[in-house]
Amino acid sequence: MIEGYLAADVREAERPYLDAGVPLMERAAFGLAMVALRELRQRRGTTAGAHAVILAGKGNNGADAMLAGIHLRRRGVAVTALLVHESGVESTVTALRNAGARVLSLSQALADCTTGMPWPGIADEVGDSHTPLDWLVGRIHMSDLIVDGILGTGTRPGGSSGAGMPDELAELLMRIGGGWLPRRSVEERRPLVIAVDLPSGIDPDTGTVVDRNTVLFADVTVTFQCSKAGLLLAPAAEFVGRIEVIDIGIGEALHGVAPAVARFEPADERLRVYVKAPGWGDHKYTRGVVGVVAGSSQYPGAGLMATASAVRAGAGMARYLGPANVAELIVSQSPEVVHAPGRVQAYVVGSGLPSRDEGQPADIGEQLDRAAAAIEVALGIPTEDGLSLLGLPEGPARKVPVVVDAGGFSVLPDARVRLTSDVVLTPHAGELAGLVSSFGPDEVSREQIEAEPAKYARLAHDLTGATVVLKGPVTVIADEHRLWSQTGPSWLARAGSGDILAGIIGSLLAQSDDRQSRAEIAAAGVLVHATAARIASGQRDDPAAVGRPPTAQAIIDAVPYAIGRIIAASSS
Ligand SMILES: NC(=O)C1=CN([C@@H]2O[C@H](COP(=O)(O)OP(=O)(O)OC[C@H]3O[C@@H](n4cnc5c(N)ncnc54)[C@H](O)[C@@H]3O)[C@@H](O)[C@H]2O)[C@@H](O)CC1
Ligand SMILES: [K+]
Repeated sequence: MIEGYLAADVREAERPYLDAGVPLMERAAFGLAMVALRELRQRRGTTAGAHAVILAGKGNNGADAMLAGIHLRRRGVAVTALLVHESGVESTVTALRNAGARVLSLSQALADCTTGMPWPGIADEVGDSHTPLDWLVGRIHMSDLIVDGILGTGTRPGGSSGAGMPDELAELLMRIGGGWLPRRSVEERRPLVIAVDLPSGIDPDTGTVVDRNTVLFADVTVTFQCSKAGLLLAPAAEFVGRIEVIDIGIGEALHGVAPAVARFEPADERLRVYVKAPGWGDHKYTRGVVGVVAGSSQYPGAGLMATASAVRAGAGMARYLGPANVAELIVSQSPEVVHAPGRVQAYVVGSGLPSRDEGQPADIGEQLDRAAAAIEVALGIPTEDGLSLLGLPEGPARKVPVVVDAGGFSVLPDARVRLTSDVVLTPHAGELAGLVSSFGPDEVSREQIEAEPAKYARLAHDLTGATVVLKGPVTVIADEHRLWSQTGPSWLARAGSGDILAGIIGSLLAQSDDRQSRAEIAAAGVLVHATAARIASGQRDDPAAVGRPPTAQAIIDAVPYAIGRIIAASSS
């Protein structure tokens, strides 16, 4: 599990060590340099003759980068450091110069164009440059490594590399990174980009990015002691690349400090609780029954997809609750599905259903009534009609969790009824905009949510009381404790994807027990979903591989393999 901490908490943890004179920065810089050397070796076969350009800010992030530059120099790497704020920690600048690096301000670097001052390790010919900036960008692009040490945890809230930075620097960054160095570029000459602590220009806590054109895509982000929360959140996560955590020896001070965000990795031991093989003596009911209220005669597909993935994610049994003609289709694809009402341990409702509206076909209205009934059961306030629609006996019904998707949002109780964590909402940004606007005092747009997904997922939880799974390139899950964030391959951006996710989460909920965190189970579900998509798209062993477009069916068929992989990885 990767846990992301707030910048202030990390600073607080560092303080006593710094007061005691523990050389944290030297440790950080040494770790950073070791990663850089290893990456260079992997890419070029050797570090000899390599040239690194260090973009150094005026704070400790820049100092980390420059101290790492000294280690690089000692191992034969040519180093040019650009002081992008025109100044930097003086003692470090001197030490780096003494180690044989060129350290110059941005204006000096631009002036090199006219004076023809050579850069060590870089051929002088940088193509058809028209302006000093073209020339400088050309040289930087000819290096082997760019170390992004402009801003770290000292980034001012709401600030970015664009905001508050000299125009010249913003322009330089845009030209180095903007569209030039997309992470998945196959161009071999492209320099490796290593971000120090975090890609400069992202908010360390919230992952917001004010001007994305000025943020460099990192191949690796080398972060100190622990991941910073913003690295795990959208939109910043796109720029982060692989995360490498360097232990600088302050772990003890972080004990007891709650991380703000967590992310499951397939090998996490904790996943064993949620993604598991049946035990000796288990039977279909002990493994969990999931009830699916999705799809209609008009839109049968979502019913098929949600049910098929619920079955494949390990529940002992799935009941389909809906029109007979849809059930027939479902049974022809997944013969083990039972088309009969009865007790379940979790519901999945709303996928493939439109919002409640007057004049809808009768079977859609009935499906929405069933969805509403399942939500009432989850809240412990079932009505007689509702129980009969779900085929449950009259009398107090046992509360069971419910995954609410798509049309299900239109049948949530009104804002006077407080939802609970047993209600797991799975909106995308557009749907969350509707939810937050209807539950809260202010209208919120889809764009606002996409710019600050973590903030709005948490707000949606605060307003409703539900567990909120905000789907996106990074899916954020919010409950009263913390945020979870999981990423998946972009191939998941396709029709059917949400129906599959709802089925998987419902299936894991049916297999869980009452005391287990709904948010954590949802996070595990998002990981299963992403893993299935990786398998189906051919990215199985190399997440950086482009892969191929998987059909929804291929993702569904990969779900059992994803479950198997996670069980194997988390128990080894
Ligand atoms: N505190 C410590 O002991 C350690 C800190 N470390 C490093 O120190 C970093 C934090 O260093 P600092 O606190 O010096 O801060 P930064 O180096 O992140 O920020 C540097 C300066 O940039 C300015 N600034 C902030 N936002 C700006 C914006 N939007 N535009 C222009 N300027 C802006 C700030 O005023 C600050 O002076 C960490 O990210 C990490 O790299 C590591 O060396 C580990 C130990
Ligand atoms: K940085």
